[in-house]
Amino acid sequence: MGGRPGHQPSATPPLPLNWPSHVPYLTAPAYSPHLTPAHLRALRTRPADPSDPLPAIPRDLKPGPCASVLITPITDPSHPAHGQAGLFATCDLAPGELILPYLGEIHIGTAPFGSGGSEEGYNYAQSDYDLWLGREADLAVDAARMGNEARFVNDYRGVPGRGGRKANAEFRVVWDARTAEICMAVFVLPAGKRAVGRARVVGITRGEEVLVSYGRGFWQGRREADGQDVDGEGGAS
Ligand SMILES: C[S@@+](CC[C@H](N)C(=O)[O-])C[C@H]1O[C@@H](n2cnc3c(N)ncnc32)[C@H](O)[C@@H]1O
Repeated sequence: MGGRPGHQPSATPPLPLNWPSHVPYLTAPAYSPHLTPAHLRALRTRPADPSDPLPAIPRDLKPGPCASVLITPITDPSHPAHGQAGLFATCDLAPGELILPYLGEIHIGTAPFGSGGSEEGYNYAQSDYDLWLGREADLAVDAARMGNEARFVNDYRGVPGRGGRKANAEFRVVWDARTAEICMAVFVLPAGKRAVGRARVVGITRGEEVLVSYGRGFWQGRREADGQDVDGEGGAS
């Protein structure tokens, strides 16, 4: 066999550190077999609104593990996702910077998801990793069963040591120039108008957890599923 010792030719891409072995790692989107030609057309049509253009993932963004983030087990018992994992910055990230695409299985957004109910024994509506790509197009992306590092982004609520700060990142729908499809991605939040000093150039500091807001609806749905009182505020924004 040729090649350098210890370097076996391999068809599988490298995995990010701490990637869970039971979840397939994606370097490109996966597609539900139930997507119709109309769904695929919508997915592959770049919305043309010059007043509100979609941000783009550049053609030269390399697929595979993202060097700016690290999947990290949460060992702090006071963290609300203790025992799970989160995504942490490995370098300072600039306000408004694209961190990475959110990859998963692109599927029909509303039940019965094109599959005639639960015949496959899987219900996207119960996934904690499911995001809308477009309500009008009825498209969503679910990273529960497969995905990339972005599936480990936690919500800021209750995370200790934030000093009153909320999310430092956000999900945004983008145009992926590599696939010529709409896609979800994680961005550093832009600097606020009143940002001064370092906050104008660094949105997320090296070692800090990347935290978004899942939105009030996510936590309300969670409390309903748990049979809790949904009239209470419960910290959702
Ligand atoms: C998209 S996953 C985030 C990654 C997850 N921590 C993991 O290790 O797979 C969403 C789940 O993370 C947990 N989570 C994220 N942010 C949280 C928060 N602020 N408080 C409590 N649980 C949180 C919840 O269990 C939620 O259902």
